[in-house]
Amino acid sequence: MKVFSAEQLQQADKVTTEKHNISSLDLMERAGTQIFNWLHQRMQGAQVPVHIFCGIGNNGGDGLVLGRHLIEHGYVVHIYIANFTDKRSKCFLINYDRVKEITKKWPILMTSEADFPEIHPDDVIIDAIFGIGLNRAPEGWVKKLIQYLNEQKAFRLSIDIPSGLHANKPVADMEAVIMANHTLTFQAPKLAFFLPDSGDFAPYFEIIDIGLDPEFLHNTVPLAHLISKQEARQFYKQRKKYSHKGDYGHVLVVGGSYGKMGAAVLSSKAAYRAGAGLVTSFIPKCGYDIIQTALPEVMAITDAYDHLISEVDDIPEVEAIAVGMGIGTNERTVNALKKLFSETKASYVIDADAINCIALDKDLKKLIPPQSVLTPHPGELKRLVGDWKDDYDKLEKVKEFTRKYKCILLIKGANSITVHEDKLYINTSGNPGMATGGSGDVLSGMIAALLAQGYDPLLATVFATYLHGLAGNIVSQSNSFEAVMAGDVADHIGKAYLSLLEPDQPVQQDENDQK
Ligand SMILES: NC(=O)C1=CN([C@@H]2O[C@H](COP(=O)(O)OP(=O)(O)OC[C@H]3O[C@@H](n4cnc5c(N)ncnc54)[C@H](OP(=O)(O)O)[C@@H]3O)[C@@H](O)[C@H]2O)[C@@H](O)CC1
Ligand SMILES: Nc1ncnc2c1ncn2[C@@H]1O[C@H](COP(=O)(O)OP(=O)(O)O)[C@@H](O)[C@H]1O
Ligand SMILES: [K+]
Repeated sequence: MKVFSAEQLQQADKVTTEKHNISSLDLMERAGTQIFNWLHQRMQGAQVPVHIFCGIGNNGGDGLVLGRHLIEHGYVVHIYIANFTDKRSKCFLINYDRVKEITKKWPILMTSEADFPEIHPDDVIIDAIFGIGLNRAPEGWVKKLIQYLNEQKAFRLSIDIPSGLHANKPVADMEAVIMANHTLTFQAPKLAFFLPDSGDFAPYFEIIDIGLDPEFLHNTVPLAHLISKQEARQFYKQRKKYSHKGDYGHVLVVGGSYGKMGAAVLSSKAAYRAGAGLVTSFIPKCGYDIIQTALPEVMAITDAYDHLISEVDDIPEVEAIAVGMGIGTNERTVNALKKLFSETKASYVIDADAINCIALDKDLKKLIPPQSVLTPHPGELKRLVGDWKDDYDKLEKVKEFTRKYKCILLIKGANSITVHEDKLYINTSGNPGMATGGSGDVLSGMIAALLAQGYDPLLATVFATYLHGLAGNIVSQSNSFEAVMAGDVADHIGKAYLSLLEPDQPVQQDENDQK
């Protein structure tokens, strides 16, 4: 699914009205009606007061359309207009009059804090104050209104976007954004929903298709691609009946140091579970018994040193190398990486301490093999590209880094984002249970396994990240978030593949339809 910018969506609105010969008013009617249908289906006529807070732009217009339909269907509706300027949009004004035509209870014009209504915890709040037309931080009593609504226990449903949030720009004032319980967003999700600074304002959202011109949406290069099961499924390459282990590639895991052998174990295990034909671990001497005992399927080669990696030597020819998990940043290890990068051709996944080594040593940075996949967590990323002002600045810095070093970089987190030059792929699987030691090690092994199986680096990163999150979701469903451990995630990669490929459940018919 594509994630468009506010400007692209405004353009899509324009193209749709011109090409399909419908007016903006019709489009607003369509949008407001769909929001009504959503709410009506859930409320089923319940006489719970619905408080609709409208701005004076088109987002407010959507709120007015919703209000009109709710009134016509006998709901208890209170409409408030946050009357912060006289510059009301045309479609807003027409819908304002339409509300007045059907009820004697006209919308309440709010001009100050004194107008804030009392709201019961069981009531419903509709937030239609600002949409994607927000162009500065809300101030004065409008900011106070947002804060007042956030203090209420009532359910907050935002139309299109929580008011105060920009679709694809940094939040101007964190204290002037609606904390939506749910957001019904038009046509496409907004980038702000997936970034750490702003994602909490829109933790749950649904997309309302308002029929914007499909050709325009198809031909427009989006800000980002959202990766859900539907997309991930298409990446999967089926195995051939007469294949053998040589067809699925050989992964070399270069990892571990004294006290951190688990990192190499987890990564190696995940590489096998994700389908690599062969896995060899290159480890310090102290790890030999550990890895051979933990994973009999894995071949082991040891360094000359006991506690750390000093030279990656005598290794077989491999398709993919995952390097860095638990290796530390000793100078000898930095030198080992320099030699490895310059002398051994393979597809690389560069993780954890290998990233820290690169951040420490400029010469090593220059040796990053082209098309490598780097998988930093936020701390490692900061060391690598420097600190950032906000999420958007971070994305720009990472894009620049991938251009300069011709690589792919995965920004790990709640919605991990794969970055390659100007392309962004936002992952949707995974859960907070995965914020646990070693889960990144599992991911590096998975990416390497897909590389070894012939997936190209970008696809391997995007696909492995989705599968990794899906495995984590499967574990957490039977285990709670708290109890998820990285080893469990590796053990459920198989279930993730099965879940990915199983047909979607047919939509349950409504009980009434079956009678
Ligand atoms: N176009 C279509 O066909 C469809 C559009 N749809 C809907 O339209 C929404 C976008 O509508 P929109 O462009 O009118 O902008 P919106 O978000 O309502 O607010 C802008 C108004 O607020 C003002 N303003 C801005 N920031 C401010 C601030 N901090 N503090 C105070 N004022 C501020 C700004 O005024 P100004 O900057 O001129 O002072 C302007 O008047 C979109 O999200 C979706 O819900 C759907 O109906 C589908 C069909
Ligand atoms: N809140 C979260 N929601 C979803 N996934 C998460 C969350 N926190 C962490 N993860 C995932 O868990 C993994 C953690 O990686 P990392 O921090 O490198 O772990 P480690 O270094 O312990 O192996 C990443 O893939 C990340 O995307
Ligand atoms: K809104």
